[in-house]
Amino acid sequence: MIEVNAVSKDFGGRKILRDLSFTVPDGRITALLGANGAGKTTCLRIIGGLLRADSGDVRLGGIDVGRDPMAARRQLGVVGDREGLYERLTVAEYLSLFATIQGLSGGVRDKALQAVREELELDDLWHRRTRGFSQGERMKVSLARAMVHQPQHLILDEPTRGLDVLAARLLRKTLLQLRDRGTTILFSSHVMSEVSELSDQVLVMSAGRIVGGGTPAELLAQTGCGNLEDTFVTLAYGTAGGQKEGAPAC
Ligand SMILES: Nc1ncnc2c1ncn2[C@@H]1O[C@H](COP(=O)(O)OP(=O)(O)OP(=O)(O)O)[C@@H](O)[C@H]1O
Repeated sequence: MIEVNAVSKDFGGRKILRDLSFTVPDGRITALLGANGAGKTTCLRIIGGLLRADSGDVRLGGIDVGRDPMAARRQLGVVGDREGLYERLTVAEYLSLFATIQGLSGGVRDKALQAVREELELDDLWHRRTRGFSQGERMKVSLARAMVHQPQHLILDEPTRGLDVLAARLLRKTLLQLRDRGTTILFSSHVMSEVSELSDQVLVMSAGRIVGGGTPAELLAQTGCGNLEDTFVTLAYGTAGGQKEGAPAC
């Protein structure tokens, strides 16, 4: 379970996250939605231990990310807004390095590497250096790095951006398989079809706060909208289909 408790973050005096609280349940896929600049990446970076909150705390499986970042990291895989590949290393070398950093060795590490190689169809890329990789290739390697130590929690920042149809489909299939194995998944997205297909729970952020949350069906019922896009627009912007603020949305 991922618990975000009263997290706030300012940048240069601007309030980006405002007393943000939510829970991501185990074995479920949760989508984090919000307009550009709502604070999704900032929130995911804080959960991933890449950025410190000004106040509040984040717990992964009960471990406080701020107090025990190393223990938290072992429970977490991150696919960030930058892939962070090492361009001189082959895919095999890169993934082996990260598996080792996560404490895997010997036969256990070999098995883990083989598993992500098969699962993400990496055969053709395995012995290539990552320099010059396409967006889809970079994303696959980044996802493999996040998954290789089989973490309980996986967070992904707009994981399908720039992916072609087949690569996006492989990613969705992988996330659903991981969910069915019990992984706790939180991802941000602007693509409503993918959110509908993947999500057990949706969280909507606006100006650094959660303004709506629940299953897609619960959100539709809450807003009275007929589809997820109108529901999102209603919650995130206060209107749907360009209606004036305050008007009944759907
Ligand atoms: N390091 C930083 N320094 C200053 N401002 C920042 C920094 N990181 C983010 N911001 C600002 O915080 C706000 C939220 O940014 P964030 O990237 O979290 O939004 P987002 O919801 O992920 O947006 P998008 O959908 O466009 O990716 C933006 O106004 C952004 O300019």
